[in-house]
Amino acid sequence: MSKTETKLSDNDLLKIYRHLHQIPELAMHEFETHEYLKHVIDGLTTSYMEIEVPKKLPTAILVLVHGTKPERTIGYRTDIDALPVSEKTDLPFASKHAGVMHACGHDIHMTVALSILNYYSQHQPQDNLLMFFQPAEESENGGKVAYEDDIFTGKWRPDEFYGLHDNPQLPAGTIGCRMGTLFAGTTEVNVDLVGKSGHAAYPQDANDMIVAASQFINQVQTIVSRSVDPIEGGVVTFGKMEAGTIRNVIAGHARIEGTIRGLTQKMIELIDRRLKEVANGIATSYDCKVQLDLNQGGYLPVENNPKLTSNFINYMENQADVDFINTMPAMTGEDFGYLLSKIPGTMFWLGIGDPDSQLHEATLTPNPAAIKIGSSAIIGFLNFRMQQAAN
Ligand SMILES: CC(=O)N[C@@H](CCC[C@H](N)C(=O)O)C(=O)O
Repeated sequence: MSKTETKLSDNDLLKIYRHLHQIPELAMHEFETHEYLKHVIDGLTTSYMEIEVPKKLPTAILVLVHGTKPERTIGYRTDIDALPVSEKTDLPFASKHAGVMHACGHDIHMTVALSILNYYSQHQPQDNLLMFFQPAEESENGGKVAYEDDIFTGKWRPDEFYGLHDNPQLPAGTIGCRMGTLFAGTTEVNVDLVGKSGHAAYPQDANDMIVAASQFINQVQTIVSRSVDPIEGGVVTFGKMEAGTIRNVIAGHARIEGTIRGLTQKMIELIDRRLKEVANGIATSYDCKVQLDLNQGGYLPVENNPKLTSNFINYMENQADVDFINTMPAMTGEDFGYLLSKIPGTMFWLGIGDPDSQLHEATLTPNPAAIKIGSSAIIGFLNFRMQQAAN
């Protein structure tokens, strides 16, 4: 694709990526991001494109690119939200929003999506193409909310859906995918332990929830080590804990927030059940209330459709200019799992070449070369897919 064939140059896309990186916003609060995306998309609009902002999901954007001879509508989804992480990169275009960062690379996802739209704004596709800019992937399951709000109805319903997640462990631009389950299903876990506060000097008259919460956390560690089949695997991680106010007041309340993960729905349900049992045991042993709130929402395991994914992998494997790798399943979650449970499709990885950082780390520094390499591979695949007869 030469520069003259698209409205936005590679340099424009780089500037867009940097701007998006500077304005990260949390799930369902992506208002500035929405405005900026809308501005860029408006600049790409042509006579064969329609834009819709769903009333019930006001930070989302749907763009329908009408095809010349449509046999199907192909959906492509990007998420747009960020994380409550304080950025620790030395990038000159670091986050301007204190305590919030694109630490999961959704800024890369959005720029790849805009790059794809940029191409099709100058090259009308054969099939219809539905681009979905989705809020709230990290929490609040925006994909499920969108689906349940009937956003994908009539001409806005894709026949098949594709989406990517960036991967710092893969070299920039590498495409990774697998048949079957790509990502885990997850359940968000909130635990409130309620006892009785009191003076640090008189523990006999109080009921200390720091001690109860510590025991709860320790006992939960036995779920994965003792109740989960090691061949199958599972995860329980608590990422946040709050208790107490000062050293000499016994804490009467503790709150723990975490996430459980499993590659099958059965595994998630097993871990959910064991968590409830441990919570009940702690409530009895420590004579306190343990309120356990488990919410899977839309974070179902990400199950790639066999036929579409085999087609995707075959295409990618046979391109001289695409580095493709078959990957293992990952314990990351994605609410794209919910959309794939309703509409067949494929999720895949895009390498961003920062092996020293993990997703969700404050140091995450994607190599932006991934944008051009990745979007070229995806556009190539979409053009190929559009030439395949519908069956
Ligand atoms: C790719 C990625 O990192 N996704 C998130 C999805 C969040 C799932 C849910 N809110 C939870 O915390 O369980 C992840 O943390 O894997």
